[in-house]
Amino acid sequence: MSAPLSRASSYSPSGSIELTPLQLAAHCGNIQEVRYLIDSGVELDNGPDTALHLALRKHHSAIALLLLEAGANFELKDTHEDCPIHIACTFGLLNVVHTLCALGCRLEITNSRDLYPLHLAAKNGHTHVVRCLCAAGCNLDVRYADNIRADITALKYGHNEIAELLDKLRATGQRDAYARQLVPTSKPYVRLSVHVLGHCGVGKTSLIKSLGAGLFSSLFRRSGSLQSNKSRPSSPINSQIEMDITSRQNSLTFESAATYESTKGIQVQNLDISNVGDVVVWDFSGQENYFPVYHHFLRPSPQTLTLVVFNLEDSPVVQVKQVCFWINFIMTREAHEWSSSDFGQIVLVATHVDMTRAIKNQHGEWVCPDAQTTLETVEKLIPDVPYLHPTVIVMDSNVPASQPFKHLKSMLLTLKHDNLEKTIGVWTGLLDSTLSWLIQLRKEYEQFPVMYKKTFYDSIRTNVNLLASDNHIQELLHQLHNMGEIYCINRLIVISVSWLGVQLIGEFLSSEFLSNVRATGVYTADDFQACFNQFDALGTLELLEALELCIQCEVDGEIEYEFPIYNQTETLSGLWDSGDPRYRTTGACYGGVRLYASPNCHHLFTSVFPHIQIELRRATIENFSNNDNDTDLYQWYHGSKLCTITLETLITLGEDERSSQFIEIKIRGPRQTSQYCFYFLENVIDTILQGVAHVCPGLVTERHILSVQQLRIHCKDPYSYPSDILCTAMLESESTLEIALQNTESEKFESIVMLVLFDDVDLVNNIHWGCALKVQNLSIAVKLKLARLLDPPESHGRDWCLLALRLGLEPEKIATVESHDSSCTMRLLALTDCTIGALIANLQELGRNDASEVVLRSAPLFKIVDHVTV
Ligand SMILES: Nc1nc2c(ncn2[C@@H]2O[C@H](COP(=O)(O)OP(=O)(O)OP(=O)(O)O)[C@@H](O)[C@H]2O)c(=O)[nH]1
Repeated sequence: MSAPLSRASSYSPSGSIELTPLQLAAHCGNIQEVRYLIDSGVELDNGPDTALHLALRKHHSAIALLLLEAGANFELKDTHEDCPIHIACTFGLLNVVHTLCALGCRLEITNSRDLYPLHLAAKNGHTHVVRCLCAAGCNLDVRYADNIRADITALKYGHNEIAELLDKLRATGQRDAYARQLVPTSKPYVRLSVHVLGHCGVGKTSLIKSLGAGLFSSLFRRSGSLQSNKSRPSSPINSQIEMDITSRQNSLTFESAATYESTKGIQVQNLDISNVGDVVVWDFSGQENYFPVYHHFLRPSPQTLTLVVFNLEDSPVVQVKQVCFWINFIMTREAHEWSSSDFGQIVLVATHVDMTRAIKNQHGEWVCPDAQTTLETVEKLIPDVPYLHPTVIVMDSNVPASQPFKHLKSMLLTLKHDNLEKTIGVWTGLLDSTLSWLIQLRKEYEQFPVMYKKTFYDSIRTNVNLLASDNHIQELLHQLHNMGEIYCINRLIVISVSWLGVQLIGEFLSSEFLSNVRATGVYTADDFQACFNQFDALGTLELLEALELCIQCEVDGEIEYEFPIYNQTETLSGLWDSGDPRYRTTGACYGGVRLYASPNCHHLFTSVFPHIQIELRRATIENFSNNDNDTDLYQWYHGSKLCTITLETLITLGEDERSSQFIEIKIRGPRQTSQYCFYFLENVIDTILQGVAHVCPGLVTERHILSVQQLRIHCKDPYSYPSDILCTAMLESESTLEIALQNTESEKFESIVMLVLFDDVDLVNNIHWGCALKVQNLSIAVKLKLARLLDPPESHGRDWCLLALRLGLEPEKIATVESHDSSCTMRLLALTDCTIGALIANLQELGRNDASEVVLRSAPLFKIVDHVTV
């Protein structure tokens, strides 16, 4: 804070009147000074040109708002006979006009030239201000000197849009109704969502049908279910033996059985559930080809109940693996900012109980300890799932009126009540009218229900409310998006979410579609139109691009669209030729890493890899080719190769002997390219991690280092040094540079300089080793994971609080960390000054090996000090 100006240092804009420090600070736009003076209790309204007038004349809106909030008088006239409203309308300072109107400022008041605020805004072409004045109830017919109304003034100065607006308001006589529509009401706005996820054929669609069935239709559903079942309950022993030989035993196959109609894409429907009301239900197909778009729809919300469905006919191992997959899938797709109030509950639902030997108790509930065992095993494997419901709902999904469905409905009712109060004051008449108008609009846009945001804004004003400001419409879009009525993405608005889920995603990612696309996955707009002539190619391509399913690239002056998701080109032989003379010489540089997901997080990279390929393409267009280096990118199914004149980088999706997926990045360059290789590899890894974070912001990744010796001799499956081994070695060693690790396959040792720095000791000056970095350098996903582990109170107190004490935080600071609505661990990690190494040591001493493991595995190995782009 700068020192307050003394009264002696006065200044006068007109040269005649001496200004007070507040007037001076307001005139000069010094907001800190203004705040300081207001807090010191200075007189606000010294005039005649008050601080408010002076700030407005210089367009310092933020200062004007500060003064208004502090209680400055807004009805005073200045030396030019202008009130603050006149100045704000002249300059189009919308926020100030809005605040003045909200404060009840007089609008029927003229300035020295007999102009009203409405005339001033009209004359200067400030349409938004005119709307605001009209919404605040100003008189549309006020006339100035020569009997001239504001619409005539607008015409005179060429602002036809304003003239038209004023004309329409007058002609329709709807002005007051429009204005009332913009005022928030006390009607609560709760539109619950249910997300239903699970493998193919587990019973998601059946469950949704039963949830929405009335009493009458439920009779038909039950008989339907009996017909659809091929077999009846078998003994547990039989079923175990049977299951051991079924294909479903391989837990993570995502194929659907041909005996029922599998959901295409994402079915979104509105159900009116008795006692609960409107619920938007999202049926996410269990077919794997659709997974790459699910992250767009799985953001956490307190109004969402997520059901993870599994089939009790599957073996316990399969059940656990499937449930773990889905829970990880959901959790890794959570948004960056974490707040406990963002989440609804996750509930496990076990179906096909009628096909087991389970029985019902006297309340009509199925007694099925196996289902609970699955939940307990999952809780052990993933101990940090926020809001996982402690019991499993066990059901025959085809029997609607049964106890499990009553249970589910009562959960929805509780969720609704939990949310009711939070939403008071959000619902508006504008929302009501827009909902009715949307029904009409969807009919008009039946073929392709997608609009540009700009068109939507204009249409809202033309068809719903002439007075809606940009802020009103922005808020409206947010509400409609959250309600599942529309879907906003980039500059597009999809006005039918069910069309988006079924017709677009369900069609363009379906197996039938994928079997007919071009193997290269590359189309021009004309090719695309010719192949899929039922769609408007340009509109569809723009939407698919917004969904990050394709990227535009220019090839020889022609625009092409690359769809990594369609690319079915096989890996070519010779991509990593061991005979290439450039990389055979002594001193040629080799290096590489494998990125793994955290343990128990299987099979998540398949749906992420096409997004990584899009990111690699984008980087090739924008970054990699910047420094006179032509960079070529070749992409095929689950692989990419990036080549500069000298370097080669191979990026592939693979799976190790433990069935854990990894993304492998190998790089090689001729001798004396160590620095180039080092920086290029880091750039590529950054790009890949950006692609991962785009889809899975909550995914914790581990960086394992490939054996350089084995890369050099083109060993088919080189050993990779696990990240926790590298980190432990760094923690235990006195000098990081002297670390040498043993390759457990070849039994040879490799130095850290060789593994990480391409054997170039000079590079040490350009990095800081990981354990010495401050904890703030941990990735957001790692911090989130730690928060989930350490936030819940622990029986021996070995949680964030004890950690804070161990890290030397003073009790007063600890008190500031404590909070009920956001994560204490996150705040502790932001406050503490400790290093990653110290954090690991303290967690270990605290006996929290679960948390220390997370850091050991996923802490950065090093950070580049002076990042030189190559
Ligand atoms: N006996 C019995 N059959 C069920 C149950 N739930 C679903 N089914 C049957 O299992 C088959 C598949 O059910 P769906 O509900 O379509 O499966 P889904 O999970 O939506 O599958 P995808 O759409 O492929 O993701 C259908 O024939 C259902 O009738 C259940 O609880 N008991």
